[in-house]
Amino acid sequence: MKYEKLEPTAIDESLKELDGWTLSADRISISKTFKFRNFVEAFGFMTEAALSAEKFNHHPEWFNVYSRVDVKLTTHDAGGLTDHDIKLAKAMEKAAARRID
Ligand SMILES: C[C@H](O)[C@H](O)[C@H]1CNC2=NC(N)=NC(=O)C2=N1
Repeated sequence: MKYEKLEPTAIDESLKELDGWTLSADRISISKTFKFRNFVEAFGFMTEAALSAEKFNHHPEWFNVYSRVDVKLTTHDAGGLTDHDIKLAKAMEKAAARRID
């Protein structure tokens, strides 16, 4: 996939395919907080998501405290949102769905 920024309408369309992500005011990133039963479940999610990130060569900005993982996705090389962010968001949702949010 190319590193071209998504058009505003494409961003809105893509967000409809995602669950629970918030678009930043400047529209260059999307964020979501994932909540798990405990630290081990949160870290298992991060491990699975990290493998997807490596496979996609597209990496999250994230913060973890105990059972919570705050995630922010943007494409640094494009200075905004691209298909890579949507793809990684979907992979993260799948990884989270395997564990209780
Ligand atoms: C050199 C390496 O391929 C690039 O830095 C990749 C790595 N992962 C990345 N992740 C994200 N989120 N944005 C990028 O632009 C990006 N670029």
